[in-house]
Amino acid sequence: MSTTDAQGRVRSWTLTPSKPRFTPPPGAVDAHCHVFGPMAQFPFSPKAKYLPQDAGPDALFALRDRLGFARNVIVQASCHGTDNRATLGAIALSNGMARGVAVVDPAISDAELDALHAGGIRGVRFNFLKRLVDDAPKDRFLDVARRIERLGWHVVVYFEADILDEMLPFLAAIPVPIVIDHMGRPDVRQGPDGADMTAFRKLLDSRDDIWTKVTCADRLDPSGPPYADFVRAVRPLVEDYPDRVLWGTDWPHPNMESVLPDDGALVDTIPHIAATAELQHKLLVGNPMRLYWSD
Ligand SMILES: O=C(O)/C=C(\CC(=O)C(=O)O)C(=O)O
Repeated sequence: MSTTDAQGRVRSWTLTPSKPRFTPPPGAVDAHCHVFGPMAQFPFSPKAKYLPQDAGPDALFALRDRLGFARNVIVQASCHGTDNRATLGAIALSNGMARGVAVVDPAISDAELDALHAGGIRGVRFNFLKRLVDDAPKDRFLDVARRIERLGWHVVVYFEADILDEMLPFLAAIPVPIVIDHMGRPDVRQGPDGADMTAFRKLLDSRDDIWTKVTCADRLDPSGPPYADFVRAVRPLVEDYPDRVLWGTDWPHPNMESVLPDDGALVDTIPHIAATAELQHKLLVGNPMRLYWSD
């Protein structure tokens, strides 16, 4: 269960997950995680839909070491709006072992984009979850996508399965590589050949530069560890698209209210969705390094 402090700030994570049985390969990247604050230094957005307790870089890097990972990709969380200073601050403290994905105001200047690049940002995130953001202007997002092409960046898109159809023209118009968060949140209980996974595979087949994060067993599979439905639905995806998948913890698990995810148990799903050393290396090292540390 999440807990709430006297200021109404929520905590939905643990600093002491179980030690995973699975040992990630050397150089493994946690390619989806966030930092919150510290609020005194990096205040949350006035438009934030949740107010978390501090989960700063020290805690993130301690988790990384505890789980046996080497690097992080820090994704700007909606509670920080378009102020990327918390993400940039964490990257700056990582000794080159973190890179990031920003959320930007579409009116951002080219000089500001250059500054984000210098700070370790390699992509922008477009969030379409109504419970997290007030608006998601597709035309302005497309303009941003065109403007980041020169930097060699990609876009990360977050939406849920019920709007996949209406997302298709927008996704087709994006001129840079696309990473879909959490596979567009399919209902994994439908299995690997269910309607959600079938529609998602169709999207992956429409372009060879659409990647996805095979993440968030904790959000997608209410049955809990060992996340049998998630494993059954996701393993064939990893096998069929081995060069376009990424994995991450999603720590500090924003908005997980009823269950406090155990990051050790999440890491232990990896050998079940990527059963060979070769698939594990692509998922955890080769693919994220290609996308985030190609320079
Ligand atoms: O961490 C995630 O990927 C998922 C989130 C939070 C989020 O995306 C955000 O705050 O920007 C969610 O479903 O609440």
